[in-house]
Amino acid sequence: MRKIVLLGYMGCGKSTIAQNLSKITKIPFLDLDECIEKRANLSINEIFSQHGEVYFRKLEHEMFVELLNSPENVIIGLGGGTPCYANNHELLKGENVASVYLKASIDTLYNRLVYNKSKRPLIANMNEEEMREFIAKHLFDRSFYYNQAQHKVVVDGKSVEETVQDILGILA
Ligand SMILES: Nc1ncnc2c1ncn2[C@@H]1O[C@H](COP(=O)(O)OP(=O)(O)OP(=O)(O)O)[C@@H](O)[C@H]1O
Ligand SMILES: O=C(O)C1=C[C@@H](O)[C@@H](O)[C@H](O)C1
Ligand SMILES: [Mg+2]
Repeated sequence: MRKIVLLGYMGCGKSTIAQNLSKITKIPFLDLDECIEKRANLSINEIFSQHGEVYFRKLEHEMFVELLNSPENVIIGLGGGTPCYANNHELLKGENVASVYLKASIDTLYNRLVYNKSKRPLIANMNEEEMREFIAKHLFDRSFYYNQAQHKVVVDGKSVEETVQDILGILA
């Protein structure tokens, strides 16, 4: 069964876009971060603080494989780091997978994340200047993995609806 996988940096809009795409296509949406939280019965912040990032990455990989192997058609919104660990980027190329990188610029990401960082443990304790520099370097490091996606949609300056239409065009 077909899996539509949305990926990209924190704040690029994976969860927001996937929800809207799901409404239009009637294909159910699963957010990988939410699935992990339910399975662990802990928030992402709690998993990081109580068990550490390595443990989180292990859960993340296991849950991603489980969702890809499920028998239903589903839209999967990945976590920001999912493609960058445990060879998860190889899973973006699977036969029944349509993977879409939501590509956002540093400015777009910074503007979206600056007032919205508390639930994102990697940036929660940074000031504004540290955050901009972190995003720039981190995005550079991660781009190799994001670019393994089968498709790419630039989201800068686009409304949620416009990005959803771009994805529908790719999937048609
Ligand atoms: N055009 C847009 N497209 C998508 N999101 C937008 C747009 N404009 C503003 N936003 C806002 O940007 C934020 C995007 O966050 P969202 O949680 O969807 O990103 P994410 O990629 O799932 O992040 P994370 O990896 O941390 O889960 C939301 O608060 C959303 O309302
Ligand atoms: O970019 C990342 O590494 C992360 C993004 C979030 O979606 C969560 O998966 C977690 O906060 C880690
Ligand atoms: Mg999300």
